[in-house]
Amino acid sequence: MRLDGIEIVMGDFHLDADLGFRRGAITALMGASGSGKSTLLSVIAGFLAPASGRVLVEGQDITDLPPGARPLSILFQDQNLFPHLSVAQNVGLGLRPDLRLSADQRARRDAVLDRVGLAGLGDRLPRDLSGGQQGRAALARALLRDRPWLLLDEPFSALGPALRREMLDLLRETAAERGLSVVMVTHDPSDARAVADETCVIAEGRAAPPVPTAELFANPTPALRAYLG
Ligand SMILES: Nc1ncnc2c1ncn2[C@@H]1O[C@H](COP(=O)(O)OP(=O)(O)OP(=O)(O)O)[C@@H](O)[C@H]1O
Repeated sequence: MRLDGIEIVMGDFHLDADLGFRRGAITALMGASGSGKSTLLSVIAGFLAPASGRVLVEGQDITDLPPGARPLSILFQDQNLFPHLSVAQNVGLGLRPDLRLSADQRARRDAVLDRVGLAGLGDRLPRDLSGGQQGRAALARALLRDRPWLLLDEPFSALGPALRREMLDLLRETAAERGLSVVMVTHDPSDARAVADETCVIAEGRAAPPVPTAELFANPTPALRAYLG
């Protein structure tokens, strides 16, 4: 994916991005609160138009495509499970918004529920799941959409450290199994170190091109050093 001369302007806020995210990699997006991490994801996902520049995926210009037509899924912090639908229905939405699943689609849904450790819990309402299980359901729905890019906006930040680590491991395993490319906003350097092949730091109105995470932390740039404190 390439962000080609992207400029974002919202009132006094400016952000420039001219960089690529590597296919098949997990890339962490880090930066101080208010630096523009969520805003950059919104532009990639199509919820916000850039002032200039283009978003390219596999060479295709998707800048003017509506969110649903883009080759990506996005998972937000609050998971967006519908409270009145069962877990299986929430996950099935990843296949068909009207939920009229064929037998084959139901089998695929159940396989994904199984994969994320929710086998047998499909009939429950989201409120009858733990926070970690809700995170798994949201991830299952995104996986079922089967789009090649997955954008995550701090989706596991409400979880405790052990559960968060478990979800990150699940993310890494399922992304590798399916050949997904992932861009993940995180506040936490240990999350980036645990799963991200590359890390992109946003500071002073600019998103820097991603660099290998291990290298970045071995040799922090001034922007990262300022962030880490
Ligand atoms: N509609 C808007 N008009 C003007 N400025 C806005 C608008 N929405 C957000 N902003 C500003 O854009 C900047 C980037 O916000 P964004 O939510 O992308 O930051 P972030 O890096 O994701 O922060 P956090 O880590 O706190 O979630 C912030 O300074 C915010 O105040």
